[in-house]
Amino acid sequence: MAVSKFIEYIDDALEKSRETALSRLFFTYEGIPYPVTMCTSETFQALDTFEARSDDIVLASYPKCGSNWILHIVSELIFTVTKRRYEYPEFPVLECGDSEKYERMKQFPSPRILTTHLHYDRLPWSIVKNKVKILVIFRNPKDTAVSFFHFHNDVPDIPSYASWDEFFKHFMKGQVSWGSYFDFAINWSEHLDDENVKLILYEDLKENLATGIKQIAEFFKFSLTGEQIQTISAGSTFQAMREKSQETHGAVGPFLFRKGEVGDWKNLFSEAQNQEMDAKFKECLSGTSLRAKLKHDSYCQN
Ligand SMILES: Nc1ncnc2c1ncn2[C@@H]1O[C@H](COP(=O)(O)OS(=O)(=O)O)[C@@H](OP(=O)(O)O)[C@H]1O
Repeated sequence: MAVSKFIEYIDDALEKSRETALSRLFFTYEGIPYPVTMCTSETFQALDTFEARSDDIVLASYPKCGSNWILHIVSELIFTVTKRRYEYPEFPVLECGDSEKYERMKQFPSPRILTTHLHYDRLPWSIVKNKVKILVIFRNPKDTAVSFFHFHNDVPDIPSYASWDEFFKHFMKGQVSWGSYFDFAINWSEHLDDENVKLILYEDLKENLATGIKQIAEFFKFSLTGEQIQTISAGSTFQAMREKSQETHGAVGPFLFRKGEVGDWKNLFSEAQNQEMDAKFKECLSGTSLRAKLKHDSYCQN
């Protein structure tokens, strides 16, 4: 897979992270904190003019909810159908990189895969206007927070938090890259029943990968045999992706593909933190259809 640009971009961001203290890691754009190592306000301004195509593929998620997982699955689906490897001529996260990238992207062949951690309301208007298909992956907030913490504290070049307790406080206040999980969830919850939007749960994908891949294929109208789905499924397990992670993602690979489990939060959350997050979940999501869709009672309870 021609991912050298992809790895180059990640290595470059890590290089910048090495020289950046945690206190200087974020800048705020329209009220949301983003990492200075990956985003700039010039790029956000340029993003407003991004011209989406109706056959683009958008993969949306809050950080650490499985974005690289669905990116891999969708890339494999495209490869199986077209027999052409999806190249990564740019880092796939739409809002990351230099402000010229949208000009360069005009030359890329369809279908272009655009991943994003943005709120629905902050997507470029052309995505909404062209009814571009959007696959959104959600993961329970407790495992998401734990994954986020480990990423900061395990990757040598990324600024660490003093402790899990310290990170938890920041996560709950939304003072982390791409802001609050809960604001992201509230914002997307209104659009999950839109015709061009499909929700998939990390936990469901974990429980039955082949079924999830089949649903994704159907949503994007990729026609595959059962055998082809099984082949993609075998290459998309956590173990399979972790084994190849250095090849696909460079030095950060083994840290990114860390554990890949449901319920790891139980190893870090105190009872007080557990209750605090349950209360926040209830406060933010009880009025939304996402509350039931996230299967909170199955994945977030002891
Ligand atoms: N195939 C597969 N199966 C199960 N879990 C997987 C898989 N691929 C990625 N992951 C897990 O997803 C977590 C990383 O999420 P993201 O890819 O969204 O991270 S990022 O925001 O793009 O940095 C991270 O979660 P944790 O292991 O809990 O830290 C990855 O391990």
